[in-house]
Amino acid sequence: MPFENEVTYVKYVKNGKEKEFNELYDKACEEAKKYIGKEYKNIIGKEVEESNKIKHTSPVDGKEIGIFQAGSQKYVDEAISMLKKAQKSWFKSGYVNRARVMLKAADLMSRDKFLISALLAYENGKNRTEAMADVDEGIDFLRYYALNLIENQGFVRFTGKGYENEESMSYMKPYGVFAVIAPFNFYAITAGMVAGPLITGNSVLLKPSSDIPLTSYLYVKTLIEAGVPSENIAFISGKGSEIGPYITAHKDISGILFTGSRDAGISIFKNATKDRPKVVITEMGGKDTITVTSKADINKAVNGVYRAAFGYSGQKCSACSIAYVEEKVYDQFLTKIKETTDKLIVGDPKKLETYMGPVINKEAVEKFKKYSEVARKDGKILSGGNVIEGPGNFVRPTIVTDLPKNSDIIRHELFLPFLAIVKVKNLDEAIERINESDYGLTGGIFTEDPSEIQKYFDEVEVGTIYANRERGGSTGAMVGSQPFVGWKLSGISGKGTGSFYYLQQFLREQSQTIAH
Ligand SMILES: NC(=O)c1ccc[n+]([C@@H]2O[C@H](COP(=O)([O-])OP(=O)(O)OC[C@H]3O[C@@H](n4cnc5c(N)ncnc54)[C@H](O)[C@@H]3O)[C@@H](O)[C@H]2O)c1
Ligand SMILES: N[C@@H](CCC=O)C(=O)O
Repeated sequence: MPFENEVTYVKYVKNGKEKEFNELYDKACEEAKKYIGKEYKNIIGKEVEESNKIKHTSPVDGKEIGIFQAGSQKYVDEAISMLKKAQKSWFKSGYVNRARVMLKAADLMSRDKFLISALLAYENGKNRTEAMADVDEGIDFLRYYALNLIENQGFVRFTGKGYENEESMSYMKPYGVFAVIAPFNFYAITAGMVAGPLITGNSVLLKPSSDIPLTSYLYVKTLIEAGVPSENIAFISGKGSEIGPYITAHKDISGILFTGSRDAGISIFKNATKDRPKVVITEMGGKDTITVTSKADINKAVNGVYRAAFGYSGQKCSACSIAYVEEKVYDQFLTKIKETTDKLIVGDPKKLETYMGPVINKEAVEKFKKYSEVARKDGKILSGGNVIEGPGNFVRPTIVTDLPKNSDIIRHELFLPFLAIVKVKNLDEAIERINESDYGLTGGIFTEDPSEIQKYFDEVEVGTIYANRERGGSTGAMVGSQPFVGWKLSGISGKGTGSFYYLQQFLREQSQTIAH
């Protein structure tokens, strides 16, 4: 079975069925209401209730989505003990079985994809096409990892005879129990992060982001429905800063897979390894750039930059937050991108016309206000810079120019719909500035000159790079064909999600020899 990306929306459009896509989505938004306003328990073989609760509200209108549990040390201990006990039998059920279960889970997610997309509008404010692409990516991760495991025969190899009377094998085995700590911005990231360690035979404790606990909860239910034994997967919601350190330092957690901000990643790395070494994989933030040279097709570049900067309100680790534009085309680029950005529609992500939904929470709105002030002080606002008053967390997509090199807007990840445009003399200067950054996650270049593309690819210290990608100049990696990986402070592993190297990170090699 060859791997194929789900790409739902594109397939509907290709088959002339865009109207049907929209009808199914609208129907799913109604169905999603059935899930709103309930209390959801933690899952550790059984459903458990904690005395402390978390109220989960929507970024769209501030209304309550549901009540979740604030996980306690007592139930974390119980969960880890259960996961540890059951881990070996899950591994021994065999790689074919584990892959089959994951493929079944992917099919169940595909069955429910309109509902999950609709729930994402309520939970993290994604518009319909972005939400569907997110769910598609989750499905893709499960299928890709299942096929990768099969293709590699569970990562077991005969390694031959060191001496005539010996037979040896390399046997890749799981570490034990992985804690997965996930960010708010992609359902797919939660799905893929759980799937990797799980399919390779580890048990997994998922601590979801407190901003998307509902779709994470439903994902765990789906895995169990597909055949993952309920003793091998636990769902413990709770505030990262409160229950997180207890989980990551736990002696029976053998590996941690984290995706999120740089500060949390670094603190988790230190905390997890303070008493003993552990596998700690921290995928962190980005300060992603797109370079536009004088040889670029400017219309293509404008589309590639605004989509990468403002898609999902700039809340992608891959979002373009700085455009380096060569001086010869700078003014032309500014005029065109301003014209496009001024027209972008911000509003309820469930509405068909909406391009940009809300930012995730009130703190993000406050951060937006703070950086709009910095933008006014340090540079010039070309578009946006204002909050849209209302019950939801809506802000205008914002472009800033004329910023000095040391401005906070240039140096820090904002994770907001904020784009800085910087004039550079030439490609060399752009590359120099890109490589000065602490981060190295994604990047793009627009130029019609192949030698410039080659130079950029050869010289930038960035993990995931694109040239002339109008659909998103630095965003939107496809599972299987574009492994998604960060360098430097963007990520520690140097192995991409959706890559053929990914699964081996959750396995340790055992060298087995029998002498006759
Ligand atoms: N490199 C990548 O592939 C990638 C992908 C997506 C997002 N990100 C990054 O994620 C960030 C946005 O996501 P976020 O706001 O959810 O990130 P975040 O760091 O605030 O939270 C991520 C997760 O860590 C938990 N957490 C926070 N502090 C913790 C601690 N001390 N111990 C244990 N757990 C803790 C949170 O509860 C959450 O589940 C951005 O910086 C973005 O660039 C990176
Ligand atoms: N994989 C996504 C980004 C995930 C980070 O937030 C992309 O390629 O745009």
